[in-house]
Amino acid sequence: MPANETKPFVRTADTKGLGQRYKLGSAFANAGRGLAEAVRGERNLRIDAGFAVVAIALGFALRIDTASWLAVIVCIGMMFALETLNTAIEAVVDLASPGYHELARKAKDCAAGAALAGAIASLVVGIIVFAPRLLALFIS
Ligand SMILES: Nc1ncnc2c1ncn2[C@@H]1O[C@H](COP(=O)(O)OP(=O)(O)OP(=O)(O)O)[C@@H](O)[C@H]1O
Repeated sequence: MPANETKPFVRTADTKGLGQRYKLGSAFANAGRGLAEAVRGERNLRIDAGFAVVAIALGFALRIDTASWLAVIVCIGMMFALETLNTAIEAVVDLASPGYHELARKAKDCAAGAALAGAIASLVVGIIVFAPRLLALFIS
């Protein structure tokens, strides 16, 4: 369906305040659709997914401890959350400012910066968790 075609809202700002029930299942379905759309549309998210698969496989192969698993899982969740938020901000900016605007540039650059900060932290965690174990494997 083209983006500009009218589609009934699941919930509008008007109906929100009326105390109408919004099924938990619908909320999860909408959130899942958003995540799936972000993965489909964002190259960075697909790269993150690739790193996540490698990290999980390495975690099992190298039998990392519980604390390391927690760090890896938090990093994976953080990257998916940040990239999905980045996608959301890009969509809202494109809607609000299809033409060039300094504030639009700032919003998109900051959203991308947040994802970059998360990626750098995840890389450092990955090095701390996996590098010593991989080195020990190759040296022994
Ligand atoms: N409306 C706009 N006004 C000003 N600058 C913009 C605008 N849209 C995009 N830009 C600039 O172009 C850059 C890339 O924007 P684009 O929408 O293509 O994001 P993207 O390449 O999909 O980003 P990412 O790789 O983070 O997903 C932004 O970071 C911003 O600097």
